[in-house]
Amino acid sequence: MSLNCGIVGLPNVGKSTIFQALTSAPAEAANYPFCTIEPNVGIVNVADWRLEKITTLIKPSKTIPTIVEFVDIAGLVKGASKGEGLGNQFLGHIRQVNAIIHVVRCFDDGDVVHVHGRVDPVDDIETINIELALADAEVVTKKLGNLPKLMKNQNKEISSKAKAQLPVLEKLETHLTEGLAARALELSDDEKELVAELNLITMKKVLYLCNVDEDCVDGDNEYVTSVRELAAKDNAQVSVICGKLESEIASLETDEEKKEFLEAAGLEQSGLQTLTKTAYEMLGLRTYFTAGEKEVRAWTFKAGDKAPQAAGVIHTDFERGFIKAEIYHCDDLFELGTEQKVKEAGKFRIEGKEYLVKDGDVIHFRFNV
Ligand SMILES: Nc1ncnc2c1ncn2[C@@H]1O[C@H](COP(=O)(O)OP(=O)(O)OP(=O)(O)O)[C@@H](O)[C@H]1O
Ligand SMILES: [Mg+2]
Repeated sequence: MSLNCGIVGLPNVGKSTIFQALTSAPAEAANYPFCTIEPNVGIVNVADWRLEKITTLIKPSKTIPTIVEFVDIAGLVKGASKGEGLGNQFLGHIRQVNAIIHVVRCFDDGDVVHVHGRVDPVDDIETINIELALADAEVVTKKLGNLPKLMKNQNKEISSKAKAQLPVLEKLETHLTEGLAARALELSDDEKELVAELNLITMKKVLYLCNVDEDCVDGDNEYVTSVRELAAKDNAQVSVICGKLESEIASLETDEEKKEFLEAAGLEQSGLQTLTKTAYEMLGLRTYFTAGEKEVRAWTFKAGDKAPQAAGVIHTDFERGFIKAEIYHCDDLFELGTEQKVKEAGKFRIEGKEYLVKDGDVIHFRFNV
């Protein structure tokens, strides 16, 4: 499934540093603004203790985790929505991602250039958010300009949709022009559906990722506190990470070395695992498993998917020729120890086309093509 999270923010705040540590993909990170121009794409395995536990119980020849995609995007500056600093191009890259990780500089370091010459996370976030909102306002205004023609269209479906869109777009235009995010405007699900085609940047889910000093990873500094206050009003989530530390850990060769390093830094696990998990959840992704002697594997599906759609993740034939699914939950396996015992306990169920797949289901699909 190709849903992804874009890493955005002002220039030189640590986006590529974090991306690189996450994905081990090459991305140039350096102490100067606009180091990144073309987006870097990287795939990250999603760590899942359930997959490990199923593996220890079933002992397959191989285990395959599920993945999530990250895109490291160039820094935005004030005026980006007017084309400043290649703004249009970079905003286009952000419009294409499914959710946003907004990296915010929350570390003091006189050697690392800040484009505004001072560390001020709230001001930084607002600078970016205004540009994103103005870019969306432009899209909405353009659509509003096309509406009168669409409303007169011979095709009833087209004209009635345009009529329904009008009041929603007008509300959005006023809101966005004030520099406010679309996700902060109260809209019904139907209204959201009506404007989904516009793919508004500020409608996407956002995580403010505070990039802090090495000594602040286990407690908020005052910068982080100010970001949390803003996020509460802004319908966004907050996480904390130290990009510098994570890139040092990522550069170590063995797991043993990484563990020692983490312990020395007083951390339980790398912030990257948590970040990947958060990204996965922001994208509305869930996991089911297939388990056999040859292979135990985690698969990604979307919250709300029914059995045939979830089957389609493995292969389109599985969806097309779906007959039924044999399902139990991984918790049953953890409780009873073997699939045989799960069967004996009557926890193996046969489900049909209408079954809503649950996170943690272990599934064997029956299909016919
Ligand atoms: N937590 C941190 N503490 C101190 N320095 C950091 C931290 N995180 C990143 N840096 C440093 O900040 C500088 C900029 O990092 P990076 O190139 O990742 O930024 P960027 O946001 O990708 O920039 P650009 O927009 O130019 O692509 C690098 O020198 C990096 O080592
Ligand atoms: Mg960069």
